[in-house]
This record gives sequence, C-alpha cells and structure tokens, in this order.
Amino acid sequence: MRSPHTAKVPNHGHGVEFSGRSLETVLSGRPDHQVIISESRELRTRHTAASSQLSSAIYLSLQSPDDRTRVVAGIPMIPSRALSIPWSPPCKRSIGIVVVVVDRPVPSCFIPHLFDRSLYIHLPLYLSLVRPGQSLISSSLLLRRPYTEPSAQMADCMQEWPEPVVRVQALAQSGLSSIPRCYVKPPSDRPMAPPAAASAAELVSDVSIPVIDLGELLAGGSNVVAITEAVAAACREWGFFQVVNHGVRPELMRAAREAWRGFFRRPLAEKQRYANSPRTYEGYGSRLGVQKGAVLDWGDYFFLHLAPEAAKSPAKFWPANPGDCKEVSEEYGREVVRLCEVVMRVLSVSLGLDEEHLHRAFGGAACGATLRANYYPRCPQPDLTLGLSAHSDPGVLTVLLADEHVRGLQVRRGGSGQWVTVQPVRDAFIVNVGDQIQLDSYRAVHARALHVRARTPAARWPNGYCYSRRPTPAALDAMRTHAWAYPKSRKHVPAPVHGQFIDRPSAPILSNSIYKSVEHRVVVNAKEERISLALFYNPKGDVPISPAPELVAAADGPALYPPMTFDEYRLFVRKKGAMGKAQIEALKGQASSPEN
Ligand SMILES: O=C(O)CCC(=O)C(=O)O
Ligand SMILES: [Fe+2]
Repeated sequence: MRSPHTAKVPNHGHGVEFSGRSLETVLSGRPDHQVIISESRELRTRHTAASSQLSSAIYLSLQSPDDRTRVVAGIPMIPSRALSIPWSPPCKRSIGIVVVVVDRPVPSCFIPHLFDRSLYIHLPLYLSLVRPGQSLISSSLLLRRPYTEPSAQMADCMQEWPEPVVRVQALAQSGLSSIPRCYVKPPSDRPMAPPAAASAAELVSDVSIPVIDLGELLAGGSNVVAITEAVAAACREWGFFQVVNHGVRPELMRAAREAWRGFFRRPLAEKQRYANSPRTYEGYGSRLGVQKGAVLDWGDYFFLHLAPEAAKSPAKFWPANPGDCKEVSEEYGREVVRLCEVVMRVLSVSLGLDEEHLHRAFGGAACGATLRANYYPRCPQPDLTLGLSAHSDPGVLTVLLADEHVRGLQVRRGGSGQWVTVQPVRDAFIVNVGDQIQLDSYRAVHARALHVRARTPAARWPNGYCYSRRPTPAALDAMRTHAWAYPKSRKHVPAPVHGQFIDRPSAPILSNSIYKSVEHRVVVNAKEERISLALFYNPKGDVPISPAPELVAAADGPALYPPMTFDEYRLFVRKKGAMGKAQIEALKGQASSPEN
C-alpha cells in the first residue's frame, strides 16, 4: 500500500496533467487519504473504439490507509445525457473527489445529474471540470465547495425561463398576421400540409392508428386474448392506439376537457397568477425546455402532478376558476390512472409476464401521474410552426384526451418517417408508449444478451465484458450506453433495489424492437383553437429501474446497467424541451451532444 500523501498520477492520455503537488493540495484536508487518479485501460479502449460522441473519461480511486474506504469511480462523459455513477457502498463513509474531464463545455447545472443522489447525501463531494490540456488543480478549477445540495444546484439553472415568457394565446388574440420569428421552425420541421388545408376527403383517407375496444376485457369476457394481441400489435406497429369502452365515463371526460377550456378562457391576468417556472413546471406555461434562443412552439399549457398523493401539486397551483377544475381533474386523473393500470396488465400479459409485473416494476401504487392541459391557439401561419414539436413522451404511458372537433396530433409512422394525422374517435382515448417502456426493454434485452453471450469465450470489450468477437450493432449500442466503469469484482455489483424490471433471468423479456416510444407532434391551424389533456403515467420517481442483479451476476462479469431513476431522466428532458427522440437516442450514445 502506498503511503498517504502520495499519488500515482499518470497523464491520462488526453493532455490533462495532474501534478503531485496539486493533488497534495487537494488532499491537505484529508491527510489520511490518498488519491490515485489513473487512466483505465477499459476506458481508453472504449474511447478509441467508440464514436467521437464519447468524450474523455477518468478513473479515480480514493483510498484510506486501512484500505477499507475505497472508492472507485469511472466516469464516461457524454455531456448530453444524465448518468448515475455506480458507486460502491463503502464509499458512503469516505470522502469523494470526483474529477470529470470534458472535452466540451458542460454547464455546471448539469453536474448534479451525473451522480447518484446518494452521493449528495453521503459525501462531501468535490468536483472539478477540466478541459484537456488544462492542469487540474493549479488552475483552481477544483470547486472547493461540497456538492451537498443537488436541488439547489438544479435550481440555479432551472429557476427562471431564459427569456421573458410570452403567452401564445395573447399573441394570437392580438390579431397579428404573421408569427414572430422565434416560432418559425426550420423548413425540415415544418408541417408539410397544415390540417386546415386538408380536405374532408384527405381526412377520411388518412391511415390511422388502431382503435381497440376494451369492453370485453373489462367485463371479463371471452375475447381477452384477442384484445391483448390487438394491444400488443398496436404497440409493436405504431406505439399508439385509441381505446374505446375503456371504463372512463364520457361525461367525466367531457367535464375535464371543458374545465380546462374554461381555464384558458379566463382573463390573461388571472392565468398569469399560475405562471410556472422550469423548476417544477407546475402551473401555466408557454414553453418546454430552458434553452436560450430555442425555437418555440405555438401553444400554452397547464401542468400538474396528480399522483402519488405525496407528489400531488399543492392547492396554490390549481386554478380557482372554473370552480370545479380541481375536483373534476382529480377524479379524471384517478379514472385514467386506473385505465393505465389495465393497459399495463395487458402489456405484461402480452409479454408472457405475470399481469402485475410491469406495474410492480415501475413502482406499484407509488407510480406517478401528471396532467398537461395543452392549449393551441389559432395561428396565422400554421405552415411555419408547430403546436408541439416532435417528441416522445418520457414516462411509461400517455393517455390523451384529444379535442373532439379539431385534429392536430400527428404520429411518425415506423421507418417511413411519414407523419400520420390521428383522427380521434368520439369518447376514445389515444394511448401511447413512453420512453420508459423502451428504455427498460432496452436494458432488459441487453442484459439477456449479456447473459447468453458471456458464455462465449470472446474478445474483450470495454469494461471487461465478454462479447462474441463481433458484437451486434445492438450490443454495441448497449456498450456505448452503459459502459460503466464498474469495478470488476462481483462484490461491487449494486445491491438489489426495489422495482427491478426483470425478476428472474428466465423471465420472458421485452425486446428493444417490440415496444418503442414513438415520435409525435402537433400541428396547428388558422381557423380553430385546439385543446387536449395528456395524462402521463410515470414510474415512481426515485426507483432505479435496471435489470435484476441476478441477471447481471449470471453474466459472470461486472454490472452493465447503471440504475437511472425517472426523476433523473425527466429532469434531463425538461431542460431540453421537445427534441424528437434525441433524448432517448442520447442515452444510447447515438445522438449528437447538445447541451443538457
Ligand atoms: O395535443 C396533443 O394532441 C398531443 C400532446 C402531447 O403529445 C403531449 O402533451 O405530450
Ligand atoms: Fe406527447
């Protein structure tokens, strides 16, 4: 064992110098610890092998003289994604110094998302952002304050909108004949044919998402297998479907829609009382994402947390007018959540799992639900903008109550990239699969792949995983996504956590190619305003969702998949705003790396 105060600090290969003197400065408050910063072979290999989207990473270990409080962290940096660092339990009693080497600027507000929340609780964590070529300590880049307050860190950059908020409704009502530049989409993102221009004939001939009658399923009829297969097929082929006879009373649906229509008809000054901030998004909003200079959408919204009880938006966020808005929305929320649970059961069964499997995996009774009432005013130039840019929904499922008169939702159809306008059926809900289903299926399927492949003696791939000599493209994606520098020893495989997606290695698993969240967007029109209510059914916010430890252990290698909580993912999405499927793609290590 090395003596305290010494540090073995090789140049890590990207031009970053760590001088021994500087490290002693770092350690001056902790003479009983030593820092070893070393380049990991795996990371270097990975850096070479993977795409240029991966930036630098560093391996850091911190040891106490008795060798008991050893911390090892490898940090692959992809600035555009939220990461959790696998952190072995003993570190919770030790000091942490984490060095993040980046080769592009990363806003400091991003840093909290890099780390497992437990770090803030247990560690006085010091961070440094270093660009290649810069010296670590002498340039005083080390942040000397402990990172103990992630929420405050977050608040720094999520406190206010980056530009003064303009209500789209107010703009529309001002009678302008052309839309301000900040709403004009680049040509590639514009709707080709605004729905206002579409003739009735075109509407009828639209290919449409499947419509599924849940009546018999809810009544326990004999047609359950066929209904289950219809839902599964719709999820496979479209990621979207409509449901009728879904068990939610049509009167309640109409009351909820009218309550929110009523809210948006209130005077602007009254609505402004509920103006939201990017911190929680609760309240009256007019943009998604905090990117300064972003092209905005032609729509306003009202966002609320409905469930679980503990996360419910406090009374101050609820509109006082219309007087029944809160009561109706709450009842509506409860009913739609029940419907989500039914769909989850159907999806579980369609995968050969026990019917409560998905519900349990996403947090059971503690699953979350949020409501966004979307309001799209009339638009003088609907061909230049969108009511809601292309995006996929971050949660598990979305249940949308669309406007009964005005179309606007478009769904991206499979490989063709064609946008298909949804024709809402009366009293139906539009249901779509969210990113969590895709993410979990993604992790699950690759855990399975690992399980199988680990038995093949093979080339060593970054992080020490054994794959067959030619990893499949999907396996490569998985490695880029989840190539965590877990310590190699089994004992560092994270402890089991509640909410595992797969509960046994032999369980049938979701497949990446089966259920995918699908991109959708909203087009606006010159003649009519449009309203929709989107209920997002989400996993419990803090449950790390990852494959079962048994599965990882069975692979005879280190854990491949870091847990990521929904809260972490959602924050990431909230900061970016709608950006097609780039968020989820970023998690696969495939996207370009925009600021988070
Ligand atoms: O308004 C719509 O039709 C779709 C809304 C939507 O996609 C959303 O709120 O995420
Ligand atoms: Fe959506």
